[in-house]
Amino acid sequence: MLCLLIRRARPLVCRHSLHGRSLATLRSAIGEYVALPASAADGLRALGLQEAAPVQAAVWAEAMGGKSACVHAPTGSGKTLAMVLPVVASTLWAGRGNPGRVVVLVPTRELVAQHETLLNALGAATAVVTSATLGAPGGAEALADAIEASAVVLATPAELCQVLEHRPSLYGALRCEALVCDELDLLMPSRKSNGAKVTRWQDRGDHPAEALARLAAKRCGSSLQVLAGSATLDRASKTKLERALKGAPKVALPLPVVACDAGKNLVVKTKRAPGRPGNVRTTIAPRRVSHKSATRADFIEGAADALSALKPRVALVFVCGSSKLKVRAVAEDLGARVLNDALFPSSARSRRRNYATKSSGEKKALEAAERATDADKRAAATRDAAEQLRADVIGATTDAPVVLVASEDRARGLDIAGVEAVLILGGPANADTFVHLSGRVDRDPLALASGPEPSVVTIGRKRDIDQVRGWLSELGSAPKHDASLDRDADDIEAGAAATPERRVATARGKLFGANPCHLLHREVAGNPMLEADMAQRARTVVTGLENSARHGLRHQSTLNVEDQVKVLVDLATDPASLGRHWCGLTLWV
Ligand SMILES: Nc1ncnc2c1ncn2[C@@H]1O[C@H](COP(=O)(O)OP(=O)(O)OP(=O)(O)O)[C@@H](O)[C@H]1O
Repeated sequence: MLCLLIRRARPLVCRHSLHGRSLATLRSAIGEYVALPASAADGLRALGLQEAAPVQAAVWAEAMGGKSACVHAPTGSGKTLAMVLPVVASTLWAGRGNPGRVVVLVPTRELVAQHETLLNALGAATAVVTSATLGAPGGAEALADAIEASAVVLATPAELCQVLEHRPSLYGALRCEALVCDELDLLMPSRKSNGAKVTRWQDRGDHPAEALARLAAKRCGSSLQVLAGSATLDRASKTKLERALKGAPKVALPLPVVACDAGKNLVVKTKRAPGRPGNVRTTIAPRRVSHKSATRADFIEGAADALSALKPRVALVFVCGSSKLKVRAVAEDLGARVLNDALFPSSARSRRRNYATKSSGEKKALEAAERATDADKRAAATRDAAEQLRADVIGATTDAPVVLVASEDRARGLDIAGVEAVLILGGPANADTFVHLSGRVDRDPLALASGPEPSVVTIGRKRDIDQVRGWLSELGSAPKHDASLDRDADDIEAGAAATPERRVATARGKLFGANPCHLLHREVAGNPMLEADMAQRARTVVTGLENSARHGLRHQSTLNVEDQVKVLVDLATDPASLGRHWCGLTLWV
């Protein structure tokens, strides 16, 4: 608590001022910036939101009067509240609470859940449109009714397009006055859509979010307020949004950008989305995070080592596509849980995929159980599981940690409090993905530089690590070297190069009939990259079991050619040695 008070008391270091106010005073009650109804203030307080984070104060100063803007700030800086509060204030609290006044578009179900919590706290009646609600009893019909009766529509774009197609009269009913696009670069990516054409509003190659923005611009009332944001905002997405908004009343184009830097203390207003230094186009991964790397051929072994070295209470393990690993297999090997199972009901497709691995008896039983459970019950079970996850995370200790495994595309917007370490297995798809993966830690926008440094560890092949290092140096932060984790190929080569005499001695020994077991012993003992227990295990393998040929010859320093061949064959075909090779641990041979 004391630590919390000290943290909160730290003044902001500022370089700019905002509307004549020093940024040092920005950290004050939310109600100072926004006139909150009492129930909304209570709702926010219940969520632990009382003071304005820098990005929130900056956005509210810009957008409270109904102006549009793009928000560009690091992950975990509080963009969600920054964008939602002004639109609710300028529409619903201003007394214009007609149905469909506010449309909030987000790309993932996880973000839907976060926005829903926030909107509920603010007391805004919300219709939620996602693949889960679309698949629930009543489907599109029930959702169309809910949209007509609610002031706010919170949706994933493709699903909202489907509901609009189902009931075309909604095109008229949706006279939206405010549009929020969270994670704009994912909603309107720079590449063209190759998905199905889902609405008649959607031109070929448009993404559903573009179609909906165009619809909002055409069908809005006398004014429209647009707030869009991302930690990895880029020009192409911003331009797409602006093109869709052309002609919308009271939307000044180009949209101004309210940006907040990685130190979370610099607030600036610019005209354009940031450029791209190299292939990195972001505001950046939080600065407090300590980045580490480990070059390991066996990702699971690397992850287990990292977990035992860091001892986090709560850890997220992200499996990248390049690792070719399956999320479920990784979770099983690490004794961890699959994140998706804990948060969302799995889709019918993924359930069928999971059944495919079972025996036919088990498969039939599971399918029968699924038929007997309706969608409502499944949703209730998922809510319970999410509650349970929250409780487990709160109760986690270093001895009983919570480790969750997910694929790299699940990182966007994921907000789990108290994550102390993120492990990335394999090379992330691109710099943006890396930023979002590492942004799952350090997610308290008011804790500027306090508390222990959270860790992000990338475990991959040399080329993956090199790429991550390149991104980090472009982002202005170098990965910290941690000798306990780093098994970098450079170091291995350097270690080997440092002992040329040993190499020559080994070659000479081979030529002059030295016992291969002894030579291997020496290699293991002289390898600086092997930890003590690993070296011990390796030595046991070298000596062999009692019934092996090499065990009987282990005391002879030189052998005749016949015995030499016998020992070499014995070593090469030893199951333990083969197993080690299979796992990729070839460091010592
Ligand atoms: N003013 C505040 N005071 C305390 N906590 C806050 C405040 N604003 C946001 N938070 C908390 O900070 C965390 C991160 O906020 P949020 O999800 O809005 O970040 P974000 O910038 O949208 O991140 P991302 O880019 O990863 O989606 C959340 O748990 C949220 O509840």
